[in-house]
Amino acid sequence: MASEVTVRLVGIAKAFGETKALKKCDFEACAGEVHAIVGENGSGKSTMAKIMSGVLRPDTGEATILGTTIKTPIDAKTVGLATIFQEVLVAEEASVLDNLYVGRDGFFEWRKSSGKRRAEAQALLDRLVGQHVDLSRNVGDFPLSVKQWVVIARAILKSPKVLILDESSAALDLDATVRLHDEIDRLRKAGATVIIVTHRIAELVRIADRATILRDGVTVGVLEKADINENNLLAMMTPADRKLSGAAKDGKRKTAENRRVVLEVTKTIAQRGSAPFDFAIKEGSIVGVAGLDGQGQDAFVRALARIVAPFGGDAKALDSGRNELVLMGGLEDAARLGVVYVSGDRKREGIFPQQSIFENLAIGIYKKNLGSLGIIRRGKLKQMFSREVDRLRVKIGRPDNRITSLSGGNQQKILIGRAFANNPKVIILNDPARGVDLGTKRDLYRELEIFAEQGGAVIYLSSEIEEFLGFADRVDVFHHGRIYRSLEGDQINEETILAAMFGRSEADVVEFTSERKVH
Ligand SMILES: Nc1ncnc2c1ncn2[C@@H]1O[C@H](COP(=O)(O)OP(=O)(O)OP(=O)(O)O)[C@@H](O)[C@H]1O
Repeated sequence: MASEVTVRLVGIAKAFGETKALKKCDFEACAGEVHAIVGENGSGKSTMAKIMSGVLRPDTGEATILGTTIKTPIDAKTVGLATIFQEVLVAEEASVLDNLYVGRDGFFEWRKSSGKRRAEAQALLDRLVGQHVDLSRNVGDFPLSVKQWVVIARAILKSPKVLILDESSAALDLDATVRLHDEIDRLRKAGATVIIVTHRIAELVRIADRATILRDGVTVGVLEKADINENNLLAMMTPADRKLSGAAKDGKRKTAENRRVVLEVTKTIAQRGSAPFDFAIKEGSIVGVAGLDGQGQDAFVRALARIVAPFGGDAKALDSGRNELVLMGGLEDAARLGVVYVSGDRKREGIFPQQSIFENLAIGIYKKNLGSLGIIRRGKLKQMFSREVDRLRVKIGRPDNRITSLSGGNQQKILIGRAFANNPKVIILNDPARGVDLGTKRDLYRELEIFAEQGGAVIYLSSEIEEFLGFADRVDVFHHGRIYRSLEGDQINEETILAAMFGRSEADVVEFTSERKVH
């Protein structure tokens, strides 16, 4: 590539105690390019981003940005690097405007008049959020999605020469992702280097000019734009001795005749003020749940799992012993009837941060493994633990380490393992593949297909349309708080799902559909 190299990592190694997060990492990115860093969960991507940002010092090797060696966060800031980390860090009690300019007390910052800074911030934030945001209101008054945009806007307002986005789109819905991509494009055209860490294949294909692949802390290669596709990425990311699941999502799953309904709700109201609707799922089915942000689908699946109280309607689940549907009141009923929930928002409603990896996986099945004197059969739990860790290829150190010592994606795998370990009948997953690597996503679809083949039922909410294709038997699309369309068979394609998400009929084509298509 002819442009100037702006970011260079040479021979980087970094260990945390016994864990060698990076062993031999080399990396180069240029001005005016979007460069992706790709690798399995725990392969060292965030560690790399932290070294570039000066947050971590490498044990060996050197990181230079625009010719300057980076040793501290101040070095990185001075050369014009901004990083958006996964955590949403905002001061809830301060105004949006103050949050956008927090930490910007350098002399040059204040040369701009406050009027100009406000106007700049207003234009950017309105563009990102997709609607007008009152900058004088406290950040705490806004939903999480706006807080996330504040964090992103804060970095962009610095007009960075190098911008690092570490999984910043993981929680964004489709509409929001398109707006973020437009902004990334603007920066690239202005000559900035944009480095993205992502597991979203559609995102990589759409916006990355090049991709560097990490495997187990070692740089294994760089792909040019034309070669960035799922197969190439998987082949490079995955160690040769590890077998990937066969063609997952082949859509050929057979389902038994005379299947029983395992979960149903009638006259349910997903969002205050919206119309009631019914929902049912049978044994052996995989039902996808889709919708743009805030259309009620998230509240719906959480209410279905009894994580929150529903606004209306009764839920019934199959009691296998009695072979009839019985009322499912609260969480305890759900657990007894084998209805389990996996959240993609692991920090808010998933992990127990003070507990070990082992306890986080085994929680919930302790009771089932009590011996005659109430003593936990630890041997049995250990067996289950090893089985789930192997099955989902979780990269762990010692099982009694705290769960927070794991990389983000590996924490998510522990939550998925916990759901399977409970021997459920119905698994409700709320965007479970957030931050999970490509290979594991495939394995997860395969495991869920096997679960359905054996008679289980799967309800799978995703913010990525690609996840449903060749996988779900039905996709219920939410719009304005209710199921707007239930799509089956050939209707499960990108265009039709997208049209329904925008509240349009099948015949309508959504404007940016062709642009978003995976090439
Ligand atoms: N502060 C830390 N203490 C101990 N181990 C750590 C720490 N930070 C990272 N690690 C370990 O280093 C390895 C690399 O982690 P890193 O977060 O860089 O991976 P990643 O590729 O970003 O993963 P993911 O895709 O899941 O976010 C992992 O095994 C992780 O458990």
